Amino acid sequence: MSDELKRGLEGVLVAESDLSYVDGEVGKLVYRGYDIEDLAQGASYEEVLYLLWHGSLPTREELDAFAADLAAERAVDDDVLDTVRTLADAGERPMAALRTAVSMLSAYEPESDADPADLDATLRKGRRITAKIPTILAAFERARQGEDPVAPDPDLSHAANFLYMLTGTEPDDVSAETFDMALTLHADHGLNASTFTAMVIGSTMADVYSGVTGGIGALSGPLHGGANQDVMEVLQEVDASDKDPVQWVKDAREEGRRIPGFGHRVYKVKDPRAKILEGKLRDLAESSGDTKWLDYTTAIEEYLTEQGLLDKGIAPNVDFYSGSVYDSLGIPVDMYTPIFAMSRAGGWIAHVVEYQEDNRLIRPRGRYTGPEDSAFVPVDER
Ligand SMILES: CC(=O)SCCNC(=O)CCNC(=O)[C@H](O)C(C)(C)COP(=O)(O)OP(=O)(O)OC[C@H]1O[C@@H](n2cnc3c(N)ncnc32)[C@H](O)[C@@H]1OP(=O)(O)O
Ligand SMILES: O=C([O-])CC(=O)C(=O)O
Repeated sequence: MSDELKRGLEGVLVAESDLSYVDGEVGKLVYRGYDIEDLAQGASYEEVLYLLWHGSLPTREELDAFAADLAAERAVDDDVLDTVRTLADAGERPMAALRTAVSMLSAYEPESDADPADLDATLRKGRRITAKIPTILAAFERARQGEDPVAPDPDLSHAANFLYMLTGTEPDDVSAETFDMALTLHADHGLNASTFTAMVIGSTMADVYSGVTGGIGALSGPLHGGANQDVMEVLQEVDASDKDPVQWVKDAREEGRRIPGFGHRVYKVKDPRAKILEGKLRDLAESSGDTKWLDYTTAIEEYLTEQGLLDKGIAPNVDFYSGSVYDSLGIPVDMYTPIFAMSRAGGWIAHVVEYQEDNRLIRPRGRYTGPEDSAFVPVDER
């Protein structure tokens, strides 16, 4: 047994996985061998889900059946929608509301008595969760606006249906395709903190609702998925101030603040997903003529490159450009991290099932540094 301490489990191999591979030195991401660039350009989120959950890309027939099965599970019980409304009225944050609502979904799970070792049943539960997350999020946002939920449309794709339920209007093709691509880009990423959280929970053979609920909690933090909201808040802060983006970054660095959307445990170069999202932002900015966020993000990246951050391996990650893309779709800033969860749920479920196929309880050790031989004194004698 090694006594070497690996803080933050950095670089520690804990499981084998066929699902996704991240090469942080060259900036490469693959899902089951397929390059993320090819999937982003050519595959829908439903195809990516099928790939992750079933091991290969679907045929047209398989995809149609899979998408229809997923779409058929979108409706959420009225009790859950009532809770979502209550949470919105109470001013709950969207990630916390999502965590609560997903946990509550398990009360309405038709296969709740299934043996946790029945992995086909786990995948069916995972499909229900994945299908219902967009319905919950759209209903939450509409409740905050004082609007009733919009019922899901089974004829629309996972991405288009979310935008439809959010706004009540069917999105145009560019918006639906852009959002679908964002979902594809966020679906999986090795043993990141939220996926590992879901796996730890799954390794106790707890049910998949617990794993996804835990994953949402882990993703919400600013060091992980929460950074996409922070990036947009920085851009808005710059916009509202008399500073230009470079001055904002200079001041932030002098104050010892971290720049959200920069740095990554695995990537030492620019995240390939950031490159794809940057390209998409450029296209959207050129067609709308509104280049503000593109100008700000580009100025920040250029300045930090000049300052040598990229040479030190602190480069833009997926969160740096995603918010600007979501803003172009009219999505509220505090929904950015929930959208990440909407996509990553597919990856969490895939990893839980893959791990449970050859399960071993995850239980590392901590080095004890507390006192030894403390003499116990009863409470009234202390
Ligand atoms: C989807 C995702 O989860 S992607 C990540 C999203 N999170 C963010 O964008 C938040 C900002 N980034 C960060 O906080 C970090 O880069 C993390 C948490 C993502 C990764 O951190 P770690 O692998 O633990 O690296 P660590 O925190 O040890 O940083 C290494 C060095 O880079 C610096 N650094 C890392 N990120 C940043 C940043 N965003 N801005 C400025 N400096 C940074 C650290 O200060 C540290 O410098 P030092 O060695 O001089 O002390
Ligand atoms: O892999 C990580 O550490 C963070 C993550 O989830 C991602 O970049 O998508």
